[in-house]
Amino acid sequence: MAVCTVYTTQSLNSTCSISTPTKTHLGFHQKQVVFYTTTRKSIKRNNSYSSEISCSAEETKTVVIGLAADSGCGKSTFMRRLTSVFGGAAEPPKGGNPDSNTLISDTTTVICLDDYHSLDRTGRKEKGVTALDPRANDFDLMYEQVKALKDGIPVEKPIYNHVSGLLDPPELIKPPKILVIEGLHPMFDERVRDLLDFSIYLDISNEVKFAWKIQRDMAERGHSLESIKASIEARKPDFDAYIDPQKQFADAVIEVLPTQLIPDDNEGKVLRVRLIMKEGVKYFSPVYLFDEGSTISWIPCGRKLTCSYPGIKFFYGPDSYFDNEVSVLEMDGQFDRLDELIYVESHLSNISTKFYGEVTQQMLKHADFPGSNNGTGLFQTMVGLKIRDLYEQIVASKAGATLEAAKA
Ligand SMILES: Nc1ncnc2c1ncn2[C@@H]1O[C@H](COP(=O)(O)OP(=O)(O)OP(=O)(O)O)[C@@H](O)[C@H]1O
Ligand SMILES: O=C(CO)[C@H](O)[C@H](O)COP(=O)(O)O
Repeated sequence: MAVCTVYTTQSLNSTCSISTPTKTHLGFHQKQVVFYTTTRKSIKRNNSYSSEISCSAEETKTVVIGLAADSGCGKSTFMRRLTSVFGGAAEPPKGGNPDSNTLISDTTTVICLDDYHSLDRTGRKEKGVTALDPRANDFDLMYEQVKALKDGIPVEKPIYNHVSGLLDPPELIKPPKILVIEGLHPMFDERVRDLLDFSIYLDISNEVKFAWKIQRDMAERGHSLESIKASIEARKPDFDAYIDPQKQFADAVIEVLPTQLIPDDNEGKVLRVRLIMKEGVKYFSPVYLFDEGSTISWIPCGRKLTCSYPGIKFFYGPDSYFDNEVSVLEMDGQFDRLDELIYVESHLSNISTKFYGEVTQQMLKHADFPGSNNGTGLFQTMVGLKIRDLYEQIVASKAGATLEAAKA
């Protein structure tokens, strides 16, 4: 007997239909039954019903993830790693504005919060405010639109055009399974913050931010060293006032610091990366090394992990962060051979992989992304897997709750 599980009692939609006969099913009116199954099967349960069904998806609200960081701190790279965990390529809306900042894949839609700039480039210049200043952003609209998407309602979202510096006509955004809002202020406005199912802050230390900016803006965009320094300095007061404080609200923080393995290092190539994970967050159980809750220092270099100077050092332990209880996983140094990462992966627990070696596989798949040889890539990948797990748990719990409600 094939068993069909009923998860919701929402209206029958286009993705799900039931063929003859037209009797009631499990005590519900046929038109109010939606099945969570992808197969077309004959079902028989409680001797009450037998039918052919064809269903493709459960109805569930959009899960909303917030990713905060300053410009040039690796948000796009993180997004590429995250969407890859869900499979399929993320692309701008088809046939839309070529300068759209939105990326859509089967499961995720990533919107850039720069689209809620209320002042364009000229407007900011005239008023003497930076894009980081809340006065240059429309938080009412951000809240209304994120809420609408979370409630399953499409929105016409504005577009901030980074090429022209103008606000372009809006684009249609349909509610996805997972909505990622990335940018400067996903956790600034309390109303928007409360809509987030999970939040991440990329905390790049000034030294490292400077090194990355130089690498990108000098090498790839032809800016001078002086102009890069000036732009970082000009943004700093607003960054400190409006962006940085958001990290206290994040469920996970990826902190990127200069290495401690090389005394007085000022090259910024070898990094010490800390994954700070809040305890007690619903659907999120922090990753741990060897033994949950213990304090552990681990140098994995040797027979199973090739390490050239200055080596690799891991640390794991409990801590507190803005008065919150957290677990911290830290990696200082860089991998010589990415395929050997499996050795490290096998000593980590709670990593929410679907098969042995999935972290290593993801890292190898994107070996050309910035940070793939160090803790930035490793921890971004692990957070991506945790988000997939969180999403799956939310979907399962909503489905279960609806079933319970239907039974009552
Ligand atoms: N983990 C990393 N290791 C080394 N360099 C990195 C890393 N992540 C990002 N970078 C550098 O920073 C630059 C910006 O990265 P990315 O485009 O992902 O950031 P962003 O926050 O999306 O930037 P923006 O908001 O300006 O578009 C990259 O081109 C690269 O030079
Ligand atoms: O901090 C930023 C977020 O990416 C940008 O500086 C802000 O969006 C303004 O963009 P532009 O410099 O293209 O006018």
